[in-house]
Amino acid sequence: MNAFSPTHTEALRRLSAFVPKAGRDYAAKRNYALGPARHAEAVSVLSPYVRHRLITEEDVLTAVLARHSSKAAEKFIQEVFWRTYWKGWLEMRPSVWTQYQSGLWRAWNQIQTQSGQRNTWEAACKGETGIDCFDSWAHELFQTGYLHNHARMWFASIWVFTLRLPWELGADFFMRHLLDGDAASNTLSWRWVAGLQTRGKHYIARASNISKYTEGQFCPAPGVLNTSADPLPGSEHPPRLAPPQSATLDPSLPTAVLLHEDDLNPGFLAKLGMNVVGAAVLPVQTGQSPLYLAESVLTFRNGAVADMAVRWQERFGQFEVSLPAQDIGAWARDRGAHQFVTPYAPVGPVAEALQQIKGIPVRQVLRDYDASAWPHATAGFFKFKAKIPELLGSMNGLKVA
Ligand SMILES: Cc1cc2nc3c(=O)[nH]c(=O)nc-3n(C[C@H](O)[C@H](O)[C@H](O)COP(=O)(O)OP(=O)(O)OC[C@H]3O[C@@H](n4cnc5c(N)ncnc54)[C@H](O)[C@@H]3O)c2cc1C
Repeated sequence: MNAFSPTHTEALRRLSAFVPKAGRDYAAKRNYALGPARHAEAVSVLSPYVRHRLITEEDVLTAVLARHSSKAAEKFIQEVFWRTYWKGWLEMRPSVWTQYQSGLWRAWNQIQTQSGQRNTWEAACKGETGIDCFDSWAHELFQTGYLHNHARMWFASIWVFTLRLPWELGADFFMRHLLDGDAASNTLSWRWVAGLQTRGKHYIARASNISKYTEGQFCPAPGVLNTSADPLPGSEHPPRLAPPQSATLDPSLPTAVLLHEDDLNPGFLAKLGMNVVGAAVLPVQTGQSPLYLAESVLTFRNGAVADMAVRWQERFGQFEVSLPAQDIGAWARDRGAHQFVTPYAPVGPVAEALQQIKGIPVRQVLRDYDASAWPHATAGFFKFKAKIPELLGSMNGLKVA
């Protein structure tokens, strides 16, 4: 696999290379995890770009549906909507994110005092457990910042049920090393593997499944994997809140545009006809873990922010990129701005950082795509999936066959 270059141009290159394979090829091959050199034969490898919206879900769906019917590309379309579903689900139950964060700190404190668990955790994080497949995926993650979906499922399952480590430490390990690390997709997928998301249903990694979908590259010996574990016990889901609304704003007010890593594509803001007096970038967030983000993740995010700031400067003026978050409000007021306008930041570290900006209102604008889809994440994906044709139909410029 080529290294992930953090540019819009690279995102488009990958998208156009993948589009011909997004139909029946994807449906047939998407479960095979054949190692970094072969991922792009079967899956799009677009997630780091979609995660930061160097390209959007709509861009991807539009390109795929220009080439395939919605029936032929059904599997791929559904996977893109998994991302949308997780986002909407967490938006309406934000305490699941805060519970994850407190669980993470609890688990972190626990391994300081329990040396047995600490040793297992260190071995898992270094890829030195002695379980070949697991160790290989840990190394692939360090080296590339990416793992195939099936490898993520097996890895998380082995972490939770064979190594018996707290799931929150595994989710944190992924968040520190994945270029696509995302509060909703990551937290909720780990919960799903552990049996906390679909209550009582967990994902057990089995040697036969690993062997089949790695084409024999790995086949854990009998007894290596714990295949008889019960789902983790957990509490009921919190009550569902109302879905978020886009800010109402007066575009004639002097406005500073604020770009952030959760949505680096401010083209939709340009259509609001704002009176722009300045533009700035929120620094990449680094404080969501007890440990450091991998250097490769920081490099990718900072590179992506820089690339998109240059790309949009013709429209919004030069972006101020070197301000610490606590100085951003004062900077905007000095520019004469009465408000910040920014793409909506979903539940996660950026949303938390936006709340820290003082002295100037921050108006978060929701994309139509998110506003139409998220409210449907009321229950499981099965129910959400039934809305996909309607959601595709409401997307601009799409002809759905
Ligand atoms: C334990 C675990 C942790 C995960 N953590 C993350 C994460 O932090 N960030 C993240 O973006 N995805 C996460 N995923 C989901 C999924 O594994 C990745 O999105 C996918 O592997 C990305 O590869 P791709 O771009 O080649 O996907 P493709 O198969 O080509 O799919 C296209 C796009 O659809 C979306 N997508 C596909 N599968 C899923 C899925 N199961 N859930 C949500 N979105 C999906 C992604 O945006 C992806 O780029 C996780 C899955 C598991 C099991």
